[in-house]
Amino acid sequence: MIETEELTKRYSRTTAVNGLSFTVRPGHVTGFLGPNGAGKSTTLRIILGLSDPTSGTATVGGVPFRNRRRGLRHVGALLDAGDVHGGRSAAAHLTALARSNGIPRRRVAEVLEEAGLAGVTGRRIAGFSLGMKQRLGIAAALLGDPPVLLFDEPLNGLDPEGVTWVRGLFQRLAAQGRTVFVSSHLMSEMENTADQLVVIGRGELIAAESLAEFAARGVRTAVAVRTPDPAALTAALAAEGAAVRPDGEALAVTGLTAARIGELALQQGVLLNELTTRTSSLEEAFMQLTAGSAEHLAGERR
Ligand SMILES: Nc1ncnc2c1ncn2[C@@H]1O[C@H](COP(=O)(O)OP(=O)(O)OP(=O)(O)O)[C@@H](O)[C@H]1O
Repeated sequence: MIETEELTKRYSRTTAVNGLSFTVRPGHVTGFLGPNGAGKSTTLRIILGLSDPTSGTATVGGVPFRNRRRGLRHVGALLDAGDVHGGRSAAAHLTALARSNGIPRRRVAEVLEEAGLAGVTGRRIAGFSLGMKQRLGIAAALLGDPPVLLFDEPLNGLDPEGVTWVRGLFQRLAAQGRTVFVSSHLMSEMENTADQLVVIGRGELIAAESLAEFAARGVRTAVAVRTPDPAALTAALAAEGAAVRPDGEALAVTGLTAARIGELALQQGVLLNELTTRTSSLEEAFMQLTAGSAEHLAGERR
């Protein structure tokens, strides 16, 4: 279990994280989602004890992680796949990590196999693609067989086969009762990866709930209608209390079912070329809830 309580991190001119409280539970893959600059990496670094909060607390299993000896046995993390010594081989890199964390050496071969790197154990990391480095970073996170795992943008650079592998791995780790916390700035990446979400924007909590609950926030059913006589149809629909707005060449109608719109059109003698019910997606819920919180839209220093 990971818990943050009123976590705040200020840099000289920027508040990266602002009063953030959330809980990440074992047995789930929890997506940590927010637009660029939302404060995800900063939060992960504080959870891992790599950075101190300005105020508030972050604990793993009830204890600040910094206080743990032999850290990799408690928490496995992938923060920056490029942050490895390029001159070493994959096996040498993991062996050094195992030694400094009191982890049996046999784990090196096991995690290299699990990460699909068994064929390249002796190759220098400098020659690895970004996807291979991501796999190596994931192997390192698994090395200590930890109950808690954190991954910062782990799908970056992976090909479709790699993405499928990572998703399966995360689900297996969660099914074993581990806490799996995965950051991304893309809802589309989380949709088939996580079952719980912590969503932040501008360093503040926007939502902490299941994917299904989050999706339900964005469900707005609109009906797309195409007609050669939009003015007459708009008047008839508005008279019944519907909200009508132009949407390209169509009208987007909310507040009436497609069936009722069809009836009204018939009564008015208005021809319809299209009548389609559209339900908004998870991606739309994310865009709506984080609108304005993307860093490039902020326009001002926090
Ligand atoms: N060491 C630092 N000094 C000053 N400002 C920082 C520092 N680290 C992060 N920031 C700022 O804090 C804010 C949050 O950054 P952070 O990297 O945590 O966001 P993020 O959600 O991980 O973004 P991304 O998806 O782009 O990686 C940003 O405005 C960033 O510029």
